[in-house]
Formats: sequence, structure tokens, C-alpha cells
Amino acid sequence: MTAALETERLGMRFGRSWALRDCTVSLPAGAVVALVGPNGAGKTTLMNLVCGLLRPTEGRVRVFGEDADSGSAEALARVGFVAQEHPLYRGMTVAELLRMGRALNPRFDRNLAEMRLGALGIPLDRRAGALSGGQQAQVALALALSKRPELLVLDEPLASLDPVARRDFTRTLMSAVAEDEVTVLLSSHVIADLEAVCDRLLVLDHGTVRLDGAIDDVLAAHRMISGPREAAADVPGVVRAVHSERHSDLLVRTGVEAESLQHVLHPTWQEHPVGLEELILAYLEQSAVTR
Ligand SMILES: Nc1ncnc2c1ncn2[C@@H]1O[C@H](COP(=O)(O)OP(=O)(O)OP(=O)(O)O)[C@@H](O)[C@H]1O
Repeated sequence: MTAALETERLGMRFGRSWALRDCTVSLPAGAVVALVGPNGAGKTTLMNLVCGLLRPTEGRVRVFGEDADSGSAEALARVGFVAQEHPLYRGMTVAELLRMGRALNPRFDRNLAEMRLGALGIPLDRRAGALSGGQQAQVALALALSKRPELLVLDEPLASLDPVARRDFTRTLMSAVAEDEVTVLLSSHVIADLEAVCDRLLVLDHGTVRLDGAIDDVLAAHRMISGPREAAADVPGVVRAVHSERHSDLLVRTGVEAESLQHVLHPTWQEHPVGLEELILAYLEQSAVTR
């Protein structure tokens, strides 16, 4: 089956610095992917490459098998993009934005956009600049979804939204995923938001891929264990260790076979599953320490 998104040793350099390097990932169609990483990790750069807004310095990026920077009308029509701060033409009314969307995109479904915005009580005759931040985000999402894209790329769409607006945005997104089977690449710094909608994780740090996989598989392949400090050095696959005088808390990569840990651990070690936020932070902290 063709992957929705495939990158092969993808790299992007600005001047002398690499924003993204050696990035090889394959995202299956229908996945909802959480793109996570600290400021400057390369998330926006990857998204711009996926949308064909940047040409890679090295490597390739393919969307449904076609080079993302081919510039073909078909490739552009397949991807919906909501950039950071969801920019809109502020002087135009919502109705004018929808007309423009229709004129620019052959598959644009204006009824769908009006239905979604109507359900949220967003007036079509209001200028975009006079809408609240949450309403602007909803308009940007409705415009992107009404293109009927096969891949939807959302760069920190929730950043400026209050909790109710975040929930409304997430609901709109989830219903679109359920109805249209669209593949989604969604970045955010708020892991709880991502956990609610995403089934796959891609962690970037300093331009390189730190973790990539289905969230369930990634969580199943890690354990948090607590036990005597003097035995901590014998534990294999430690991602992150926090020691007190006598005690150690370790995040360990166990592979898919979590039982394998039992063979090496002293019975006094206690084991418990790891949460997504804890896991991501552990990888990012480990990476910060080893640099
Ligand atoms: N147009 C550009 N010119 C020069 N450097 C750039 C450009 N765009 C990005 N960079 C650099 O590339 C690196 C990655 O930036 P990018 O915006 O992709 O990170 P990010 O993960 O999206 O960060 P944030 O979470 O802060 O939005 C940073 O060091 C940034 O300064």
C-alpha cells in the first residue's frame, strides 16, 4: 500500500545550519500523527517540505507516491495546510474566503465549509480580522478541510485557543478524520491535546527523528521501573534515569516483549506502565543531556 507520506534521508539546511537532517519516515494512510519536539526542532520545516513550500537540500519527500515539490495541481489539491497562527486575509469576510477557496481548489466543497462554520455559530458576513482567535482557527480548518484533502497538515493550530475553542477544534478535526479518512500530521507542544486525537507519534529534536511509531506500540515497548540504586547500572535499555541516594527511577526500552525485563530485574524492582507525556519528555531530556 502507498504510504500517505514518505521521507527518505530528508534534509533541509538554512545557511550553515541543518534544520532537518537524515529524516526517514513512512506514515500510513489514515494515520493521525502527533508531531512533537522542542522549539527549533524542525517541525515547521518538515511541514513546509511536506507541503512543497520548501525544496529539500537533500533526500526526498513523497506524498501519496508523488514528490511533494513537483508543483503539480493534483499534488497541491491533495494536501490541506493550516500554518502556524492560521493566517487569513483579515479584510475579507468569511463568505469571501469561501468563494476564494472555491475558485482556487477544484474539489472545494463550499457546502461542507458553511455547514461546519454554521454549526459553530461563525457568521459568514463577518470580516476574518473581526473574528476571535478560536473562530479564525476554525475558519482556517474549515477552508483546509473543504479542499477535501487526503493529507491535512496542521502546524500548532491549537496554540492560541482557549480550552473550549481547543475542544471544538479537536471535535471538528476528529469528525473529519472519521468521515473522510484523511491522514493528519498535527504539531503541538501540548501533549494532552495530541493524545486525544492522534494514533501515531513522531518526535523530532535538533532536526533528527527521536521516536517514530504507533503510540500504542511505542508505549508498550517502554516501562518505568523503580528500585535500588546499586543495581541500576545492570538494567539494560535505560532511556532516562533519576537517582536519589538509595533509589532509582528508570525509563527503559524493553522492546515489544516487556516480560524480558523480568529476567534481569531483582524482585524488589517495581514496574509500571509509562504515560505518553512522561515518555516524550524522557527522550527529549536524554537528548538534551547527551548533546
Ligand atoms: N527560513 C529560515 N531561515 C533560517 N533558519 C531557519 C528558517 N526556518 C527555520 N530555520 C531554523 O531551523 C530550525 C528549525 O526551525 P523550525 O521552525 O522548523 O522549528 P520548530 O520545531 O517548528 O520550532 P517551534 O516549535 O518553535 O515552532 C531553527 O533553528 C530555525 O531557526
